[in-house]
Amino acid sequence: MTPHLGPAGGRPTRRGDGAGRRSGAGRPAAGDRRGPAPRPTTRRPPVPDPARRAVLDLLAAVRGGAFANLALPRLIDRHRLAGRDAALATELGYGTCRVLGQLDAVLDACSSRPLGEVDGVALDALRLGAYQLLHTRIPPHAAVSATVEQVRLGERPEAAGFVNAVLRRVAERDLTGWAAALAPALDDDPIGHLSFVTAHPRWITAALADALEADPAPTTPDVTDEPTVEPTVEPDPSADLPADLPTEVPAGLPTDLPTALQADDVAPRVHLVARPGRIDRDELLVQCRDTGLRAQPGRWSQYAVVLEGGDPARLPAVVAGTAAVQDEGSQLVAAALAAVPLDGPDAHWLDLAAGPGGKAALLGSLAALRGADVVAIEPIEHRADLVRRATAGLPVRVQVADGRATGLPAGSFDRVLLDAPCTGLGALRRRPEARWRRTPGDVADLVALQQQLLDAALELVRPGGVVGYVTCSPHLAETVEVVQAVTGTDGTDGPDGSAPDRPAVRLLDARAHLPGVTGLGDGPSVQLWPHRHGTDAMFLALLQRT
Ligand SMILES: C[S@@+](CC[C@H](N)C(=O)[O-])C[C@H]1O[C@@H](n2cnc3c(N)ncnc32)[C@H](O)[C@@H]1O
Repeated sequence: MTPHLGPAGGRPTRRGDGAGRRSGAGRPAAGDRRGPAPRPTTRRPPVPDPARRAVLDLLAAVRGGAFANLALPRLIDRHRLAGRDAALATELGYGTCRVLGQLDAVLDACSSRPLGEVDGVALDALRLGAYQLLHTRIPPHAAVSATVEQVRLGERPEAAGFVNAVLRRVAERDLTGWAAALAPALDDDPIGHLSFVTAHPRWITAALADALEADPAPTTPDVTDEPTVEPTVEPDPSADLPADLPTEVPAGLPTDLPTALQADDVAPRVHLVARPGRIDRDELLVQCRDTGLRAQPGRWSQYAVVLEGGDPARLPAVVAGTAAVQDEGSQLVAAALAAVPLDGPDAHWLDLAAGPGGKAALLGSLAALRGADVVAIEPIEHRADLVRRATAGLPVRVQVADGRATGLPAGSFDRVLLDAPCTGLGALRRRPEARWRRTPGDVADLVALQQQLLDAALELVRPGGVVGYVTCSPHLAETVEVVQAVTGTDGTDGPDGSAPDRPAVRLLDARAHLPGVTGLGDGPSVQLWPHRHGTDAMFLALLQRT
């Protein structure tokens, strides 16, 4: 648990988390006021407000370690929210979680006590109030009074005065004013500045900058490579830029770094996979239409359907398991592994880190069409159960094991997918609080595991067979550097040898197996991006054992 999510677990970091205080900043100057300060709260009886109550319960649950995307639907049910209330709780709940570090920096500047000493109930209310003040169009007096009323109705009513006083200070500036006061100057410290205005921890901003620099945006679109299907309905990430997002990026930084950061705040569309051999994509589109769901073909994956809204669980194909929710990027990398032409047998495939089973099910569908089978490894029993459910009816055998010690014979698989455990920095848009919970220390631990699992994958594939190394993270330490460490290739030079004492491999050009996908870098590995492709930031390297 990071200081940002802990109840009283230490003062939130400032500069180090992109939420720095500039010297001389803190108390707003008179000229910074953005309008009348909110009126003091009245003493009329507090009005129940189930949407904000649900958000406060969510923030408490997240402080306790819950995942917001799992906790909120349950709270919406428990508080019997529907329609506008459910939408308000979702916006305030997810929004607050996404920008926690930024809110904490502002609150810290406004509080008479260090935030680390403020109890959890008051802290949650402060964060909710500050979010409304800085990130919504809710009038300041309404944002403050509605939040303070919930404190008065809750288990710590005595905190209402403190919460009211701090929020009134927050309301003295808008987000632009607070950025001017607290964020490092763009020219002095562009990473720190962008971290504050886009509400990312500094280490994540720096990691994305490194990854984008290694995979620069193509300057001239390759029109001949345009996909034949209509583009998806992905929202334009530049349509709703944070107040202080610079239009000019300082020299030396990737030009699309601000939009890459901003894309983490855009809720993704639901992508469905029409599992090959089980349902045709056109048939799935017809089902969507018949069920009242607006949908269109995905932009990149031949199996993808993109929903414009609505509940995919209503679709008969999803109920039957012939279709499922799956990001287009996940579809692309699994399909790319299956598309590599192989000399020799092609009957046994392995998914070495399979839970919850999305890619195992796509591989299983493709394997069934080709008379092949799949072994799916997952060490966590309940996740192995999810794989069993996802792959029911497919030629997939699930085995509960650590991928580093499966007991399976060396060289016995023709294709191996290693969709490795990773930081998930490529799917921050799906997990509102994740950016504040992950730490740089997680990267080091995961990289060690990723390397060991990739070693195991290369042992298990036969000479001539292929391993797909996948992460849902663009962090270079988890992507090209893992490939480099394990194989002795650097992921950019194309085919070469392997590290001593390890099976010889050559890196294949993964781009060749994502036909029609534009906006890819120089290869041979592939990095997808939410802001370029509308997918999660999946990484794929294809390693052929020689
Ligand atoms: C990124 S997820 C895989 C997602 C999956 N491919 C899908 O599409 O649904 C990584 C999985 O690796 C599992 N895992 C963690 N440690 C592992 C290990 N030592 N060996 C094998 N799998 C492991 C995790 O439990 C998790 O289910």
